[in-house]
Amino acid sequence: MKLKVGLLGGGSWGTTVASLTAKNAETIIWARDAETVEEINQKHTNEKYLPNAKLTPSLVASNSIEETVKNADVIVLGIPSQSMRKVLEEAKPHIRPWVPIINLAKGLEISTKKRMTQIIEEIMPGHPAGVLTGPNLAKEIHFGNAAAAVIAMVDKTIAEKLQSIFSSGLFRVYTNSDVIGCELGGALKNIIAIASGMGDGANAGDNTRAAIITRGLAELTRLGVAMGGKKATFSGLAGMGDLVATCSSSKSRNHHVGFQLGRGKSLEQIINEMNEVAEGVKTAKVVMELAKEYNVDMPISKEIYKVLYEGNSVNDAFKGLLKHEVGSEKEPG
Ligand SMILES: NC(=O)C1=CN([C@@H]2O[C@H](COP(=O)(O)OP(=O)(O)OC[C@H]3O[C@@H](n4cnc5c(N)ncnc54)[C@H](OP(=O)(O)O)[C@@H]3O)[C@@H](O)[C@H]2O)C=CC1
Ligand SMILES: O=C(CO)COP(=O)(O)O
Repeated sequence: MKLKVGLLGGGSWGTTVASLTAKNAETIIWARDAETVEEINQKHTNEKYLPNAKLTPSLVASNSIEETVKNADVIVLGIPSQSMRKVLEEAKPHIRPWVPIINLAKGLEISTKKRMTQIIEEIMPGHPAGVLTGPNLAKEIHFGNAAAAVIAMVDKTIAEKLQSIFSSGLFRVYTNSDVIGCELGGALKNIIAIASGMGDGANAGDNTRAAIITRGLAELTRLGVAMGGKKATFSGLAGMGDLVATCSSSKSRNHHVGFQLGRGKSLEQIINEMNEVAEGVKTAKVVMELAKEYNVDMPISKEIYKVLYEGNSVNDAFKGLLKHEVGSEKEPG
């Protein structure tokens, strides 16, 4: 018997993942926008978020959270991080007991500093919670480019069952039991992607980008390990893999935010001109608090925070980084 997937969130990644799972399982996607629902059902497209992409024809869209989740064997959450709690609370009364709940979002909740699977565990205790993450730019996956991802869950048996729901010939899904590390890798790399985009926008050059990626990996690993993630996870798809993809791609929204900052636009203007989420902008706030709480040095994230929220210029950020004490590559700093 085919498993049933209920996916909440009709943006670029939610729609992409729903289109993938629809190949392997009966899938219903919930979008709050009635026109998007109509378009997915009638034309098998979602032009607002995935221009020119054809979705799997068997994918069904719904305007009703209840209809989407009530018969689902697995729930997938493709809602931006700051709205995840609200949507999950709305879905809660309709979700069947003990079904696994998988997060797709790459961010941390500002008010609580929690990861998304922590929010799932808080609202839906007893439900196995996991995350699907990795270097997965939605707009590439849709056009048939090969990619690899990780499904991270504490329970390996459940992760292995779900692996086949998300996988296709061109989308290879590995399992990992380090939920904390995988989830933090995805959230923390977005700030580094803003930094990399900023360098690209300011024509800082390829060497600068490589330094940002490498030292960015060092600082996100420091915080990730302090918070309970496994060091090796940050060298894998959920860490280095995702960092390289987003830091070097103009398809990344976080890179785009940084790029436009590097070109001299204000954050307000950039956000007003975007119709998609760039999670790193909000995650930067949380990460500054976490860095302090865990006493971890995060020089790149700190400079990005100052550009986003304290009125520093892009030049200030680069000067700040150049002034940062140079230690041994193996040690903090
Ligand atoms: N795009 C990508 O390549 C990837 C994205 N991710 C992560 O996936 C998560 C979702 O991103 P993505 O799909 O790209 O985002 P998009 O910006 O493309 O779309 C956001 C979606 O969320 C909906 N939404 C926003 N706020 C609410 C709310 N309060 N209640 C219900 N629905 C809401 C929007 O609905 P509406 O249209 O009505 O505003 C839209 O459908 C993010 O955390 C992102 O980091 C992870 C991997 C890859
Ligand atoms: O996480 C992503 C790719 O893995 C998507 O990155 P952006 O949110 O920056 O587009």
